[in-house]
Amino acid sequence: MTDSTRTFHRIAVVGAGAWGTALAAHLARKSLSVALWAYEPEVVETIRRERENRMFLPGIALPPSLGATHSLAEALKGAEVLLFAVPSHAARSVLTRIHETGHPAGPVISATKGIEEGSFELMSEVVIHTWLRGNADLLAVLSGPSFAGEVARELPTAVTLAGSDRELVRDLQALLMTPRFRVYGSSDVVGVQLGGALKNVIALAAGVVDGLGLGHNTRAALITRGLAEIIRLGQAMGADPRTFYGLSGVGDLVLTSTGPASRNHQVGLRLGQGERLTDILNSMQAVAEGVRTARAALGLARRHRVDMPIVQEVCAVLFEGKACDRAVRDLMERGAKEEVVC
Ligand SMILES: NC(=O)c1ccc[n+]([C@@H]2O[C@H](COP(=O)([O-])OP(=O)(O)OC[C@H]3O[C@@H](n4cnc5c(N)ncnc54)[C@H](O)[C@@H]3O)[C@@H](O)[C@H]2O)c1
Ligand SMILES: O=P(O)(O)OC[C@H](O)CO
Repeated sequence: MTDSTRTFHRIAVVGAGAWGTALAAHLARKSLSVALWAYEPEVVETIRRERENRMFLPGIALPPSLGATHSLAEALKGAEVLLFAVPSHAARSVLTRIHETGHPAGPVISATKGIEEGSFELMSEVVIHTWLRGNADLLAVLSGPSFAGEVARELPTAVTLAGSDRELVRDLQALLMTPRFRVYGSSDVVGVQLGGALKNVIALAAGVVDGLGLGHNTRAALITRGLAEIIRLGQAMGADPRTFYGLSGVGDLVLTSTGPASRNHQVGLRLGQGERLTDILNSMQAVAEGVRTARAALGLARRHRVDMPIVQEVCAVLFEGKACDRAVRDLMERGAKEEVVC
């Protein structure tokens, strides 16, 4: 490891939802030159005209050094780092378009928390197989308890950044860190991503429990047994089990399962209160990654022969119309067993 830290000056942030916008604002406040790519032209317009992303991060004044564009080539021009914050369902198509710009592959921070439907690939795999053409050392993944609105309001937040190249992780930590945004390094790329993706599924279940009015005992049990499921799958996929006790594991699981600001928790809450999934999703502009990730998680559980009863019940509620109270009862009436976490 060398002592000299590489510094970056120009960053492209791809994805102008709440999280991409909050991170772009965060970097721009550090006096970096930031170009934010938005999928919707109207988002670009309002950022340019009103210095606000009314659609996805209302109420946050965006710094003048934050530029917005609908052109990927323009966002990437001169960029030394790409920060990727597009929801998982659109990640592959946007990364393919990035590849087509001809911009040379360089350091990437993936801030997306999800697993690709169908392929069951983690976001790191999607990035590495598309834009990076196999060069895994250029990638770092960012995860941990971090509601976009709180980061945008500069409330103290701590997250984890994982990558296979320790020097790159160190350089990117320096890029991201401020006295209000603390970034811990890790080499567990799989564990950090699995924690960030799977907590969304458990947060959905926690919302259901709250929507049913089942109380704190139930929710604590769900979070704890949810963590056991996450660790089991993580171990089967080669993650370090200790990662799940950190910020990207239990930290984000607790935040999302108990924080009313969580979109995943909100979806679960409304399901538990009797609304239909399609009506809930049609009423939301924001993405609740846990819905798609639930299916992918179940696919991975089957592939790796791991028992994930909570994930299974979440899928039954989401996709088979199973009644929420019936799902809770079926979880509670499983046979007696030893409490094994990992
Ligand atoms: N919001 C948060 O607090 C937060 C925090 C940490 C991580 N994340 C993760 O960041 C990722 C992005 O979430 P978000 O909260 O910024 O989004 P969001 O829910 O606020 O907004 C939806 C985003 O999806 C984009 N989009 C929709 N369809 C698209 C398409 N076909 N192609 C490209 N883009 C499309 C929209 O432009 C918009 O940027 C997710 O994986 C999420 O889990 C979010
Ligand atoms: O609002 P959610 O449920 O997508 O969660 C946002 C972040 O992932 C919390 O760390």
